[in-house]
Amino acid sequence: MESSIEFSTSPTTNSQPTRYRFFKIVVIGDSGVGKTCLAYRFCAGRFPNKTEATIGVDFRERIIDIEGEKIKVQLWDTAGQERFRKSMVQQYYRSVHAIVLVFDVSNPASFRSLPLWLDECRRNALGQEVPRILVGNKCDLVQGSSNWGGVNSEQVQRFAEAHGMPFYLTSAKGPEGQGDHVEAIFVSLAHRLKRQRTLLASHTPQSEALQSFMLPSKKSTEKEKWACGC
Ligand SMILES: Nc1nc2c(ncn2[C@@H]2O[C@H](COP(=O)(O)OP(=O)(O)OP(=O)(O)O)[C@@H](O)[C@H]2O)c(=O)[nH]1
Repeated sequence: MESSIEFSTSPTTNSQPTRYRFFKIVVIGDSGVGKTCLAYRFCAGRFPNKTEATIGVDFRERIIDIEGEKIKVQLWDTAGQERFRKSMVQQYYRSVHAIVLVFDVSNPASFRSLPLWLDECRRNALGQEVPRILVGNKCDLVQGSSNWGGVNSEQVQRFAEAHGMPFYLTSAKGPEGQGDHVEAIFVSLAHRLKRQRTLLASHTPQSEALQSFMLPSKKSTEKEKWACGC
């Protein structure tokens, strides 16, 4: 992870931009599992009226307050279709802070693809220090059942444990306010990242920490250009 993108700026009404620490979270998984809907639900607070297959990547951001600090959660909603992602894959994984791996609980094939997605992470040199979480989306379609068309919840739990990932079952479409898992999933990931970064900083010699804080943030400027507010 490169520390030069740890902070990003947002314009304010006066001339001083506000500086936020930000976390780049990349959402991956098969096409149609609901990555866009999850990202939209977290950033805009509702299920989108309509979605189309993502081409390349869409950016969504939301600023949240964690223990008194404003943190920008930047979600990279990536294309699930191979033909829409191949030229961009390296960009997705560069300086990433966490990965959200999504499958559709009503589509067992999307669960069986997960090892391929983990392979892609490995091929792009993602270190073990980058947390990954597993999200089973569209639970509204399998309500009350723990057997999802050939994949059951224990199998998924075992897979998640074997890869050191917490597993969350949710629905981007679920009724708002009813135990809003989507909100809780991303917020708890941001909490985890903040704790991890604080720990890292406390193990970094002071001069090094200061240097990385002051590095010119070329990458973050590039990202800001692409970022869309929700
Ligand atoms: N029932 C139900 N449908 C959902 C849910 N989340 C997404 N969908 C639907 O699933 C379809 C695909 O959702 P997207 O969010 O576009 O899927 P994606 O993973 O971003 O797809 P790509 O951009 O092709 O990678 C859409 O028709 C959504 O309305 C959910 O939680 N429940």
